[in-house]
Amino acid sequence: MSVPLAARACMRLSGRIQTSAFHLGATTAPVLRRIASALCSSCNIMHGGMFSSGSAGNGLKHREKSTLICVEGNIASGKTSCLDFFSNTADLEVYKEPVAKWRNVRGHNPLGLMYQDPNKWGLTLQTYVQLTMLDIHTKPSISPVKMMERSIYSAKYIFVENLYQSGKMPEVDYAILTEWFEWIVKNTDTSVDLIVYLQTSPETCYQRLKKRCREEERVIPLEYLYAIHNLYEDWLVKQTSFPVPAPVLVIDANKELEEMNRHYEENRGSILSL
Ligand SMILES: Nc1ncnc2c1ncn2[C@@H]1O[C@H](COP(=O)(O)OP(=O)(O)O)[C@@H](O)[C@H]1O
Ligand SMILES: Nc1ccn([C@H]2C[C@H](O)[C@@H](COP(=O)(O)O)O2)c(=O)n1
Repeated sequence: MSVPLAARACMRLSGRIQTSAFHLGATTAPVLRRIASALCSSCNIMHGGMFSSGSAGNGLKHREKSTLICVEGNIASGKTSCLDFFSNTADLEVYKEPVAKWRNVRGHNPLGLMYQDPNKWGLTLQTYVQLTMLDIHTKPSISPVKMMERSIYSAKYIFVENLYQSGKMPEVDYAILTEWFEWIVKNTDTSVDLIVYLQTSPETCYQRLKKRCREEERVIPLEYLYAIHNLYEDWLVKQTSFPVPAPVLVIDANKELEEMNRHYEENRGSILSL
């Protein structure tokens, strides 16, 4: 019998919580409890709880909000390639990072400006990144599963944090972005169900960055990729810096593209929360 993807997502998700195949930290426990309490043990379909719900016509309330998977990782770690791999999957919507918008907003290039002068333009870029990320998080979904590249969380906990910690963002700019971020997270639905972290060495990213040759990124030194890498590791692996909004699946992404694609195919179920 064919089981709808959303229902299968519920079943596998519930199994995964029990088997705990993730790097889980104390901060994820409340999220897991909320997911677990939203699962109906008899029909394995998501009901109410943390999710918005509606009637499925059979008297049961089914989850309306899709499962959200965020693919995280350093610059040029292979996130877009990962999304490309899954882009033809039925019942899955894929949202790449809107880098084109960051490079051209009404004729301006905030990404380029930020790399030229981060002290001056860091706030400008990150305000816009936050808006575009919020837009993707809150986009109504027509599929049961939605996959997006990065998230509003990594924008704040990795990139804004890096600018601030490296002394390239004035305290007042950091305070304003923090106020915005906290308001958004409190007043809108930016919930995430699974984080897929593509773990790479900074050296691997540096090679891929050079190969990709994005004009604005020519100025990026290896040290910058180390800083981003360390922030990611503290957040998602050690789980010592900021709250982790969802369970984390860590994938070694240092391997060549063919091998990565093979890995994605073989682990399709766990990556897509099926
Ligand atoms: N596993 C891999 N092995 C070798 N090259 C890769 C791999 N994954 C991606 N690339 C290449 O590295 C560059 C950056 O990859 P991309 O998917 O755009 O990374 P991201 O979206 O994380 O910035 C691209 O040129 C891409 O073709
Ligand atoms: N909050 C963010 C998010 C991304 N960037 C930069 C980093 C890269 O130069 C570019 C796109 O990232 P990629 O998808 O290639 O990892 O945008 C940023 O500065 N702030």
